[in-house]
Amino acid sequence: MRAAWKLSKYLKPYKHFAILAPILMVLEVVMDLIQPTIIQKIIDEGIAANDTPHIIAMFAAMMACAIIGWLGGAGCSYFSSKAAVNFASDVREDLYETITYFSNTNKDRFTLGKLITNLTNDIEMLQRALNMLLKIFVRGPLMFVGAVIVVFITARELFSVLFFVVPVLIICLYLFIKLSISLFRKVQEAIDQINIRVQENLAGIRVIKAFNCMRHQVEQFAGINQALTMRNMTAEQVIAALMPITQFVVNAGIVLALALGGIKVEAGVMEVGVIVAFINYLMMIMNGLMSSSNVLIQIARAIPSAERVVVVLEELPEITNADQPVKKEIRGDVKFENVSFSYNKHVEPVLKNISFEAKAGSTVGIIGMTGSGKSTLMKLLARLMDVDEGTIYIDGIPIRQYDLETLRGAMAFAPQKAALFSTTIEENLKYGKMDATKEEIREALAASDAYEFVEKLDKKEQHVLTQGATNLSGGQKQRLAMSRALIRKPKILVLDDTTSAVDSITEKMIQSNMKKALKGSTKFIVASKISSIKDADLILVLEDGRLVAQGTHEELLKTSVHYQEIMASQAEKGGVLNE
Ligand SMILES: Nc1ncnc2c1ncn2[C@@H]1O[C@H](COP(=O)(O)OP(=O)(O)OP(=O)(O)O)[C@@H](O)[C@H]1O
Repeated sequence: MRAAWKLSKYLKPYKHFAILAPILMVLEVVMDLIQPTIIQKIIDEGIAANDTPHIIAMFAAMMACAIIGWLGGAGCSYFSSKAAVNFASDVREDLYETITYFSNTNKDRFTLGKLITNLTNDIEMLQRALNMLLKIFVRGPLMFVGAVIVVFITARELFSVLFFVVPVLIICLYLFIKLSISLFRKVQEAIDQINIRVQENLAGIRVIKAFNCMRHQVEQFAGINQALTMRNMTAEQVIAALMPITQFVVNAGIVLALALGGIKVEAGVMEVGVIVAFINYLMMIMNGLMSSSNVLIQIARAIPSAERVVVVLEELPEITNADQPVKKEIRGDVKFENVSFSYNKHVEPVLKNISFEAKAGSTVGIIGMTGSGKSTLMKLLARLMDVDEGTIYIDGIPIRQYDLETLRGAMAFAPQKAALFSTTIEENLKYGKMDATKEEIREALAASDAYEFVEKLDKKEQHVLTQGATNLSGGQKQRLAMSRALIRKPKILVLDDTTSAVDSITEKMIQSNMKKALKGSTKFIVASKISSIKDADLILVLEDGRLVAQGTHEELLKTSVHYQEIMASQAEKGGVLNE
């Protein structure tokens, strides 16, 4: 319920639609309630008395009621849909924005499959529930109460039949609602499983194929799918069983009314038309109760969705701006002072007490065993996460004091895994600089040695990449990711192992282009090969989260055992240094 309350603010801009819809529904219900009484009058006062003008007048009144009712119903549908669709669209937009601003730590708390379910299924469920709530929540109870009152006023002789029909119907529907809610909860859980599995399998389809696990995956999916099918079937069967049961109760009520009414008509205390009107109202009572129960089920189904959406919306961003953020232009001096960081506060930190200084315009190479903390170090510099201890300074100011847009605007990051989008190459590069000209795009492509292969693609820079850029090789993807970073001409550039799939001659060429293009920028190059960083002004050697040595290539060769060991192991593997 708290979740529903939280989401209610999204309905505020559309409150006039949300108020108009039920009001129009009241109009429709009132018109529906009047009609059986008019039929009764046609029978008892028109047909029985052979009064044709009265029949025509009553028939015209009935037509008018039907038209007004129809207008009310159509208006209600129009406004309720408008409110529900706009409400859902706003929630979806906010949810997407929240997810987009997630820090790495925020993101790690949710699975991708779940977030996709939140943005699609859950929002859809909320939209449907709201639409139904605005349309039918008024209709059901109003029709039920209205019909009971009208029966009491106009067909009191048969009112006692309701003492049997109404309680039995209410008990049936109560049991039905209880059962449905638990069944639909299970259906939703099964849908979650399907979404998570589909998302994971499709993302890893190449690995699945490479390991020849297709059959296994298909079988696993079949199992989950079967579970969803069974749960859906059970839920559908319960719904299907309801109709005949309620219909039977109503039919029993009709038989009772006919028997009781027959006796009273014969005794001359009641007219035939009252029985006909009563049967109509009995149907309305049943419909009113059934539609109320349907709305309750829909709301119950939407509550878990609302809770899940609110959990994401309420996820506090880990990385926020300072109260008075610094918006000063960045020069590029970087200093780490006793920096420690851990992803999980219960285990040993992945970075321990790191201190170093890099002057603006210098090149810093970072090397170390896999898992030694190189990427983490760079993510801290871009404030993708915040340090636990120590301080990172840029131009002498702690990075936490910078305006996030200023900080990240001065940086460009080419991550280890080139994340390219399924759009044109040009658009992909524009993520680096939104207003990049064609000339700048070509320059950036040339600087990372991507121009040549892009020129060979059909449509060149307008070539559309597939999802995950599967239509490119690993090296091509890395080169495009580097172009995207270079085009920004950042004050601080981070290349996180971006040349692992590029041959060493091309790598050298890219580095020399980069030096020319980004003379004044501070460049961080994370690498697994010493040859990639040996010309750097400063090399950081990481081991198990500690900075075990720092200096130039020549200095480290003389002073650092760790560096000598890396050097020796790479020389053994094929003279990497001399490439
Ligand atoms: N999102 C994360 N959540 C928890 N632990 C993480 C996360 N990312 C990295 N780690 C852990 O932090 C440590 C350092 O990882 P990091 O990616 O920084 O190392 P790396 O030196 O860049 O490795 P590689 O050369 O393989 O890319 C590793 O032990 C890794 O398991």
